[in-house]
Amino acid sequence: MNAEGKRLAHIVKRTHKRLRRKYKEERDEQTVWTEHITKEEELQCYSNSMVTLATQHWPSQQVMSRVDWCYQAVCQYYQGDGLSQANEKEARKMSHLNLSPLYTSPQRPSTVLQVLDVGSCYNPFSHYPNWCVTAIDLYPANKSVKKGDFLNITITEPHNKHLYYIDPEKISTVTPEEEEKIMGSEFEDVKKIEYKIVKPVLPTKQNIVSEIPTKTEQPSVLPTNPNVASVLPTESIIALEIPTKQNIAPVFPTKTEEPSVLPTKPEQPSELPTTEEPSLLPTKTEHPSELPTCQEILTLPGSFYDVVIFSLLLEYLPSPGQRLACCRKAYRVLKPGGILALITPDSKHQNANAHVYKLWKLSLSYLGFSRVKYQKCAHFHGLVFRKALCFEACLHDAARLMQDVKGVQVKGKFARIDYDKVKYEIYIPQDFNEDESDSEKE
Ligand SMILES: C[S@@+](CC[C@H](N)C(=O)[O-])C[C@H]1O[C@@H](n2cnc3c(N)ncnc32)[C@H](O)[C@@H]1O
Repeated sequence: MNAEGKRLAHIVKRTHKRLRRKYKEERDEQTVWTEHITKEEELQCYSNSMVTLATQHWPSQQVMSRVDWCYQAVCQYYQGDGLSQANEKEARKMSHLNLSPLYTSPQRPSTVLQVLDVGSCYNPFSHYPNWCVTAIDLYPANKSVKKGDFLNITITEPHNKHLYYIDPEKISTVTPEEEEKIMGSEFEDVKKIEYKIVKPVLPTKQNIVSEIPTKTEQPSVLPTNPNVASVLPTESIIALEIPTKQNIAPVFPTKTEEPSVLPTKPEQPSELPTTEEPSLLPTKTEHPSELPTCQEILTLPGSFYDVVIFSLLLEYLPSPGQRLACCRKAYRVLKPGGILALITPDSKHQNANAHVYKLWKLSLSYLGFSRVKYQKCAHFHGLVFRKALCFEACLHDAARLMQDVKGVQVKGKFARIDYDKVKYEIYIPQDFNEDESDSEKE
């Protein structure tokens, strides 16, 4: 990389490093984050540096870029045999453990893929055909990206959602506000509740029908085993109502089609269901006559996306708890069987930080994800996790992994990992060896 590239990379890494240092000093992730996201100048400088670095300095030197890797991994899952293999593997696991699914096996989406790119910066995935990308960032580098803080975005759940993974004797049905509190950053509460598989009452035909506005034929997919947590039929309804690339195009313009100004909310196609679209707000409304240059996204629909992408996102977040909170949000916006593609920078050899990524698998299993792909490329690790159909099977995996990890002789530099916290946090190598680390090279 030339001197200019190195300078830009330094700006990016310096931002991450400062945030981590502040968090280590202050231990209050909320305050550190709130302060950070109000520093417009710093965010702008980061955004400009990142887009120039990624578009003008990285591609020339990389064998396989992180963007290509994600695209290929998603194609392999949805167009290749990844989805059917994952379905079969999970079915075998459930049969072995004598468990039943919470959700029916997903089919290949027949329309465009709904993709959520979090921390998108400049929308590097916008040009792929048949992808309808919702790109969000703290500080968008162009107008096709919506402004939004994923940590603070509200997820609108499909109605009649139950928190099936919380002990029902303590919390059986929760309102979205309560769920936000439980699933938010208050890890103490979650710890006290403890993850337990619960057996909520299977919805009766009556209550299902009354809660579903249309398409009452859906309940046919409900499992018959009364010990199994309910399949929530709204998931299937959402799948049937996915907007097509055509009707959504004005809201999510591609690079070439990008209009000079983004349409405001009333211009959205009427067929988009209001509860299932990201809610948008103009950022600067002081001058109503001027159209906003960028829109702010405040809510995202639950169980809506086929793919969520975190490309170089988690390293930005200073605390291990915030990283897990993002993964938990990804779980909530994904359809059952949908995938979370993670790219994390690391130019070291494959095993240098292997222990850390083993812990990712563990933490994500506790959230209900199962890993479908892992690859170490020259400058990054690429990981794909899927929102599993059977939550309990993931907990079995997690318990097994926890035993493995506890037995491992941990290297000195990772000695500070507190295993009791692993399921509530996501570590990165820089959490342990900040000064010596150069793993963020790309
Ligand atoms: C290293 S850049 C990655 C950009 C792009 N994904 C790529 O692969 O080139 C990380 C981006 O994540 C964004 N980001 C960090 N935390 C975020 C959050 N909570 N919500 C939305 N965006 C976030 C930052 O603003 C930054 O643009």
